[in-house]
Amino acid sequence: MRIVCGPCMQARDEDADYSKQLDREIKHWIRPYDQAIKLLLLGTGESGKTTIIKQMKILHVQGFSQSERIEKVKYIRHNVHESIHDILFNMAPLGISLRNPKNHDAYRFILKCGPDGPPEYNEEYYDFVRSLWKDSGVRECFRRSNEYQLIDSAEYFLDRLDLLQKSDYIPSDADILRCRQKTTGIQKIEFKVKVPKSMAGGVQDFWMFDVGGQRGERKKWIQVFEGIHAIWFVVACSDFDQTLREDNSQNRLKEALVLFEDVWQSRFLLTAGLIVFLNKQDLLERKISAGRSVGDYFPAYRTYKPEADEHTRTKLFIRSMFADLTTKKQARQNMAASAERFRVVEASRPRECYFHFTTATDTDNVRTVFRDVHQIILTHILTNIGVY
Ligand SMILES: Nc1nc2c(ncn2[C@@H]2O[C@H](COP(=O)(O)OP(=O)(O)OP(=O)(O)O)[C@@H](O)[C@H]2O)c(=O)[nH]1
Ligand SMILES: [Mg+2]
Repeated sequence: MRIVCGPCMQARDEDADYSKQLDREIKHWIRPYDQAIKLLLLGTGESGKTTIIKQMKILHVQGFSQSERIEKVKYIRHNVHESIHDILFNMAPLGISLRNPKNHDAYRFILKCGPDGPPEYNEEYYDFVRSLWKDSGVRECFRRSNEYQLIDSAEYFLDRLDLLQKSDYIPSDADILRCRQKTTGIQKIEFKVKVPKSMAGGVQDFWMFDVGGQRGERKKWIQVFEGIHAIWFVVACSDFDQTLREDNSQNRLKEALVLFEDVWQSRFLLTAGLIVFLNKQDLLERKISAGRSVGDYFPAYRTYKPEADEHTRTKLFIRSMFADLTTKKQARQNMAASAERFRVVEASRPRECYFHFTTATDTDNVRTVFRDVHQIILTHILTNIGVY
């Protein structure tokens, strides 16, 4: 009996020892990453990168202080002005006129202020804006805003003039998430997140970098590529019928596809995990319900097969366009010898790209997505260092 069982017991003891050793190794491997997992948000202008940073502040830091909220008031009021100004400015070029003749003074006043805003955001100013926003000519021009440049939060703020006008107005989280300020340069946020017990437990540091997405900003990106563990590539799916703010001859979604392919193939980012946030699902759904079709801009949609409602079909179609780029034969195979070491990694492990449908202004949605993504990033890091 002892003779038979001896080797088995020994094997079990060895298994247990090996398992303990593996646990220790995993913890050892994870520890350096506990100190800082570096994430980089990339994507075209207005795709929602900074909005995700704001959500991390709400979810994982202490949210916004009273003084930070007060600081935002001037930007929100400026968002009101740029919204109404840009709508009115585009009425004549689109051949749309005011329906209520009493609004002519207000119209002239707002345009005279120029894009920077009025000398003072006083009662008269808000009365003008309120009256114009009720004008059905102004609404018609607003509905055609894909034909010119208008911030996504125009309707949100113009619907809340009574609140924003108050002298003691303090922006809510929702207002701050909607506030639009273009990013220039590189910003960083640090936060800690609990690691699931199944993945070694403890607390982990994240450094998240935000960059500006407009063309002029992208040359700065390379400065933060070093040591990045995962890229979050943000796409505004509702952009399919809009052109770039910085180049009105280029479709925004086509620009996102070109940029994504550059990022996917960048030899500087080959070891970084890639997670695509197919963002602005709320706005996409609204556009589809209003009768817009991605097929008018991407004819391949007309023969796209899945049987589903239009919003589902559209979001799956957009995802398929990005996914197809990840399976395309890699241009980097022709790259110089300096890329040689990356190819070895690639050949031994096929590279994965993960997709999530998101609405970055919705905190619950971002909380859920972050949970999944955290798991993916940890697995990716462990895979890359050969633990899994
Ligand atoms: N409705 C809606 N609005 C969104 C969503 N994501 C972002 N926005 C809004 O879109 C606008 C642009 O978002 P930002 O986060 O500033 O975009 P960005 O990618 O940082 O833009 P750059 O700094 O120019 O690169 C803001 O007004 C956001 O509130 C979304 O999912 N739904
Ligand atoms: Mg930004």
